[in-house]
Amino acid sequence: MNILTFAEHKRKHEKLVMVTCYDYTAARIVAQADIDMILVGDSAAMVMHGHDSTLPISTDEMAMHVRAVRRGAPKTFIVGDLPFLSYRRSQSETMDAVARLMRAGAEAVKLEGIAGNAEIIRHIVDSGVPVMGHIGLTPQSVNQLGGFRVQGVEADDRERLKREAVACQEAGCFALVLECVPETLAAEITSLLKIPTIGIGAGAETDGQVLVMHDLLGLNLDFKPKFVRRYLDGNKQWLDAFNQYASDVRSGEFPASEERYAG
Ligand SMILES: Nc1nc(=O)c2c([nH]1)NC[C@@H]1CN(c3ccc(C(=O)N[C@@H](CCC(=O)O)C(=O)O)cc3)CN21
Ligand SMILES: CC(C)C(=O)C(=O)O
Ligand SMILES: [Mg+2]
Repeated sequence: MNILTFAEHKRKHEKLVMVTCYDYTAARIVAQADIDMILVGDSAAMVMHGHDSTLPISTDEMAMHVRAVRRGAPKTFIVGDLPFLSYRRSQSETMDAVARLMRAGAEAVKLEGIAGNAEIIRHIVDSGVPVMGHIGLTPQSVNQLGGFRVQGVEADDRERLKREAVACQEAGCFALVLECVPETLAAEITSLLKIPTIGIGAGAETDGQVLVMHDLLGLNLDFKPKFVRRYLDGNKQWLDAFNQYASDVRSGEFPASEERYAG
């Protein structure tokens, strides 16, 4: 998979499937699955490090996650999230962050929003690095948005998001994440654009979908926005395994004779 095959998928109306991933062991499993691309998301701040927003993660930490995922999924297309403010200071600091994610093994970077970012997107793309855009609910702006809430409900916001989507395409983005917007708006944007749209909480009409791995595995019982579908009862299955282990140790069932070294 590469940016040309993603565009082809849109033309052929074949859905693109993306999942987030942050570590080597999980990446090895994703690499065996029918998944088109991995996002090493800054949601790592929340699901891997326990913060309540994506703001605290650094470029170095993101690069560390990208390196681990790359080792586990050597052939999968990896998009690395540029963290909070890493692309807002100067061109030189932005390119340093881009370089660190690309050298860590990403094939593309993602950044949030278009306001004030068109020039830097153009520069990154002209430097040979594919950029994935991201509009709608942009979690790095959670404090400005007043919380994680659906975007593009009011008529003027819908119009603004349509203009932003076109601006992302014009700035050179190869694909665009639409997060937490009404399905009708996502459908309009998807037909407006030549580049593929990847939805999360954006309905069924986008060219692809992305979900956070821990959400689809049911590992976090506290987090259940409307758009999450749990494909595994992960919290229960992990918990049962830990409790079975504890009980087997206490009862002497573990280790069994074949789990011991003779000699
Ligand atoms: N684990 C995880 N999964 C994600 O999808 C995710 C993250 N973390 N961190 C970064 C952002 C934050 N996201 C979020 C966080 C909360 C809601 C949420 O609470 N939604 C509510 C209210 C929406 C509304 O009505 O305005 C919901 O019930 O869907 C949505 C997306 C999506 N992203
Ligand atoms: C939710 C997706 C699109 C993301 O940006 C992330 O996981 O960081
Ligand atoms: Mg992100």
